[in-house]
Amino acid sequence: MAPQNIDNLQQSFQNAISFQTSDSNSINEDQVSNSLTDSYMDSNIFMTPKIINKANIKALKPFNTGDIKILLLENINQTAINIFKDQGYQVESYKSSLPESELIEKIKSVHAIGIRSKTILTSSILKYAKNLSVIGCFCIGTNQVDLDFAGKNGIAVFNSPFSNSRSVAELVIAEIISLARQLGDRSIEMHTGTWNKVSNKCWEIRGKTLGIVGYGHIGSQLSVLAESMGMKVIYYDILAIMALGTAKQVSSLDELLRKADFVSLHVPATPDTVDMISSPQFAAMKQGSYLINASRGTVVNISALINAMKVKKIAGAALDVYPNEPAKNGANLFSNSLNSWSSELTSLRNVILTPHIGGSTEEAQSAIGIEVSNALTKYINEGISIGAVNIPEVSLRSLNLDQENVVRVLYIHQNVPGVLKTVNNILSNHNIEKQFSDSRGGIAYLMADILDVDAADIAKLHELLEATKYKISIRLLY
Ligand SMILES: NC(=O)c1ccc[n+]([C@@H]2O[C@H](COP(=O)([O-])OP(=O)(O)OC[C@H]3O[C@@H](n4cnc5c(N)ncnc54)[C@H](O)[C@@H]3O)[C@@H](O)[C@H]2O)c1
Ligand SMILES: O=C(O)[C@H](O)COP(=O)(O)O
Repeated sequence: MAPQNIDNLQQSFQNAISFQTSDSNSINEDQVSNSLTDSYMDSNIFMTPKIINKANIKALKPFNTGDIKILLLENINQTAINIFKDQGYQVESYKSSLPESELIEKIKSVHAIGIRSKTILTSSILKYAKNLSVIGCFCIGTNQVDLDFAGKNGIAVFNSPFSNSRSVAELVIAEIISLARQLGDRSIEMHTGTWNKVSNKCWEIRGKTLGIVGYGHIGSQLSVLAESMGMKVIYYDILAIMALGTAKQVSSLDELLRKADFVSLHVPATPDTVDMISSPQFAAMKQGSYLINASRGTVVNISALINAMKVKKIAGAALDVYPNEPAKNGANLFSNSLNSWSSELTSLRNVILTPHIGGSTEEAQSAIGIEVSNALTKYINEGISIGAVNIPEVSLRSLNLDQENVVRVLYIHQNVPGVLKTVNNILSNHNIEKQFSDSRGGIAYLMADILDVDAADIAKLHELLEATKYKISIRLLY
């Protein structure tokens, strides 16, 4: 059969059917304004018209990707924008995060959102995200998202677990040397016209002990780099982790603090790591040692750091992260509404302050852009959730478009007994070509490709699945 001409195809797409399937059980719609006008916006069933010509089918997406709206905040890299645009998605992108009211307005209509560490997606914002299928954290940290609420509402969350690890480790190496040589102070003095050539309390790092708290992706990279410059490395982690090089794991934070000349923090933001380094820990540290925090601002108690530096227990500190960080460039970290301790901190000698730039290199941002946008695209187009941090990781080989009347069912549900039986009863009128199901805590995810489904069956299938008791969200791709 000759290929169908492009005009016909476009006309076919315009005729695509969309269903209203918003999840009224899980999102409080009373609090959501009803301003959406585009019927596609309420659709979580993606349909293409039936296209008979298989030569064309192969070149097509499983639904009209032009309907997908993606909001990108915080200057997400162009690599991601290009990948999304190549898919035909509608992309709206901003250099900074958005004020809460604006974010709420925008999040109501989008199917996917991309953020970095500044955009806080709490349940009180996500409850407005009626059409949201997926969140991409274009960074390592996911603590800025209410992962539990997102999962319970069928919103998958992805991140980039290691694409900026090397950049952070390199920054920390620079900071270790800068603190040891008081480079920040010397540079400030020169900028203000003062020549101050000193060697007093300036050190080589060779032979000094680096204590790494959190020996994950970043901590272990740092370990290798530090050893290559002649440092001894010890580390503390809640897990038993294989040492790289000649590094040694110690059994307690206290032991690490007592032994290290430089302490560098690389733990995630969790309830356990809040104020992990405070007055008792500074008391345990070696006289004249140094602290570096490029993890999360909640990990160090800044008032305690200020006190420890004032009494000269700590000889210097480098901070890249803060308890409250401004939402955009140009804002003042030191406004009282953000951080009350600022003037005291800035008046201290040998303190390096950077604006959360650990992962901010061209290499890291471009790699993160590619990695996370590809994960989101696979999830949107095929339902594949490999790499998701809050829902089960489920995958099937690509939808077999050589098969006629094939539909991929993406069914996220509460993880309670009997659901699979109910769903498979519904699917059992068709030939289930392949199926995969997994659970993660209270959430389960079933993916099935079923054959011999004609157009009328699809609407019925959707209606039956929609009526199941423990459903969280459904998407049908074909
Ligand atoms: N400054 C930046 O720009 C920047 C960039 C990337 C990552 N980060 C932050 O750095 C941190 C570490 O990132 P990562 O990729 O190495 O994470 P990771 O998950 O690979 O490693 C974290 C390690 O910390 C350990 N850990 C967790 N809780 C602990 C505790 N209470 N005590 C001791 N160890 C504990 C874990 O077992 C793990 O080995 C994260 O907070 C991340 O958000 C900051
Ligand atoms: O979690 C991360 O990867 C870092 O904190 C970097 O965050 P950013 O992308 O907002 O710079």
